[in-house]
Amino acid sequence: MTGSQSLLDLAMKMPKAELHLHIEGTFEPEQMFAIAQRNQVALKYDSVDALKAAYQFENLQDFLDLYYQGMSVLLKEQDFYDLTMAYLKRVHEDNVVHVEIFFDPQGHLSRGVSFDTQIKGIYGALKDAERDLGITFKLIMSFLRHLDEASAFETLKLAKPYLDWIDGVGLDSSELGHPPEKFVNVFHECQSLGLKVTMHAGEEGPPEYVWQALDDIGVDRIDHGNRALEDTNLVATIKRQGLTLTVCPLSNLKLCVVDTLVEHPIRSMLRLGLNATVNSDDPAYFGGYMNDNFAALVKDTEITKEELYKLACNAFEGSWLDLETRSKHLATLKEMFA
Ligand SMILES: Nc1ncnc2[nH]cnc12
Ligand SMILES: [Zn+2]
Repeated sequence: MTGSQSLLDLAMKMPKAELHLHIEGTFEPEQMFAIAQRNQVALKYDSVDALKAAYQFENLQDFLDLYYQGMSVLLKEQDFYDLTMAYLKRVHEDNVVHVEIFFDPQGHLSRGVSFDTQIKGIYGALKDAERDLGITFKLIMSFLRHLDEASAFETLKLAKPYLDWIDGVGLDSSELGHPPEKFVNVFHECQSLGLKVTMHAGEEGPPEYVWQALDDIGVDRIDHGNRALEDTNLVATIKRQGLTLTVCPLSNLKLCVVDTLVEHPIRSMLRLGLNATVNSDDPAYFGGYMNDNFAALVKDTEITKEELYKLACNAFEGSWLDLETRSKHLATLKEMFA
């Protein structure tokens, strides 16, 4: 076995936590067509192959246009259950033992699908997979940043009966032109309700947006954060605060945030002392789940065993898991990498 083969083997087998995953981004074309047919909804594409051929993106917005179209076939609780369960079964194969997943309520409310329908389906699958597959979870409700703050507040109101099921809130969708400061009030309200906060920042947006996430909102975690590296003071602040970055290598490649994985900043982040993690973001659209992301890093970069270990540990340390469960997974990782 060569060095990179054994590293790959270790990467595939190690226990993993996924902290940046949009459940609507796990909608595989085959399942999308099946649910569309079940619900008698027409898709814009006439075959799975035609849909897959459309997955060529030049930027985030190109992707989002297809992402919102794709999710439009989700109508019933069973649809949300099936979507979530398919993802959980899939990542169980990748030795993912803990997930913290986003859902986009406004992307469904706008189509007349109630908050109850969405969350009952998603949460039901998470609970069943916890029992049957042993995958622990946290659920994150994400606000769409291209909409206004009033819409986020309305969504929060709908979520209030389900706060026991929701661990945190996020901010996603089109980043440029929609800075975190637009949502200061709603996030402060969420924090007062005891919810954790994470936020997409610095995926396409400038370092200023990451500063706002830190200073104006006081986030617990940052999703992506790539462009934070443009500002050395910002890097020092993220490091001092010990914030976790949920980085998404294949997503960045597919959305042209980077041209190749060799120039992906994840290893620089580690060298700078930042708590970077590996995540799949929207795996059905970006060509890979957790193990595909790790495999790509092993194959295309000179990632070391120490870096791999650090990435795996960072995910558990940056998770919102209880200390005992976290320590259990960290001990397993320590043993595997000894
Ligand atoms: N990578 C991403 N960035 C922003 N919003 C998203 N929604 C789903 N995936 C996203
Ligand atoms: Zn994302």
